[in-house]
Amino acid sequence: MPQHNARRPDDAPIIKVTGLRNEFGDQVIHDNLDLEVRRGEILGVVGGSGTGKSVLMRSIIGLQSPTQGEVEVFGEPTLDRSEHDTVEIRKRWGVLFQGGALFSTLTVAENVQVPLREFYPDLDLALLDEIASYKVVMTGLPADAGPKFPAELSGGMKKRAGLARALALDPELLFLDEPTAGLDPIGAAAFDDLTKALQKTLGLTVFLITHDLDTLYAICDRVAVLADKRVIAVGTIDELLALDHPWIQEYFNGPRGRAAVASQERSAARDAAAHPTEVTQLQSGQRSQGSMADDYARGADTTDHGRSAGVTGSGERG
Ligand SMILES: Nc1ncnc2c1ncn2[C@@H]1O[C@H](COP(=O)(O)OP(=O)(O)OP(=O)(O)O)[C@@H](O)[C@H]1O
Repeated sequence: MPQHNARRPDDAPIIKVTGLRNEFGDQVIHDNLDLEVRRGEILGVVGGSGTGKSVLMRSIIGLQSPTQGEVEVFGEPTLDRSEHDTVEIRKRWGVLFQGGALFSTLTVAENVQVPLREFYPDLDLALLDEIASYKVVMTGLPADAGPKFPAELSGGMKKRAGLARALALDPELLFLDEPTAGLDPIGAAAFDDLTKALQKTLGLTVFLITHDLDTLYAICDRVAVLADKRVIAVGTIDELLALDHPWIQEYFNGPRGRAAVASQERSAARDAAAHPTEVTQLQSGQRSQGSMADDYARGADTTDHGRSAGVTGSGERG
């Protein structure tokens, strides 16, 4: 597995986007967009439909060539460089695309092995199998999910399989594009728990595109808001709420935003009542990595977390 570069100071941004411009024909998507992502945080990225959240992610990971601007990841520029030049950078991130993007003709285990085979072609089959099994269980899938094909999985299991593939190379940085879209509230809450557990136990930084207010409240350290072709604000939800931008106010203070807050408050109260010892340990930082890892290895599908199930009206979110 890769040895990660320890030369950079911890407070240097893990992603730095400066002056980004993207356009398709005469449609300008981003203009002079700046964004910094801090090491170890879960940064939620929100914005109206079509504001360019996915295009931003694709620009950062090199799948979209911007017309102007600079992108640095791990302190290294990523634009206008060959695939060969960026291979060491690309090994250090994992991506879960919208919808999972699993190869339908490969099993779950084979999907997880794709990045391993790409970047480490000399790994022997036994080791590939072992790593894939570990990642499958790590994301809360049953151990027998490995030989299954994507068509045999539920929507939530597909997301977990996509996440297992994104984690195949032990990345430092994880990109998640609408990971809870289409999941029922319980499955979505479980996926949030898993993401948070991965951040805590593996020290991951997460760039998380979402429309899901519950996710923002439950697990994001900061939120970046895309509007007017750029990032108009980045901060905690409380910091964003102090701004009087109409989209921000409508988004966080509208009925769905208020329901998400109420849901989080119910969830926190229930957790405190049900697990007073665990809550005390978490608050004082005493919970061991092992027990947290065990939690997500068991899968968190039984956790409700009081999500605002009724808010969407359909029971599905996203
Ligand atoms: N390859 C492309 N060619 C032309 N237009 C594109 C391309 N990719 C994206 N766009 C356009 O760029 C705009 C932003 O798309 P993007 O997918 O980033 O939006 P988004 O904010 O992620 O939206 P949503 O929340 O609906 O997923 C859209 O108008 C889209 O049609």
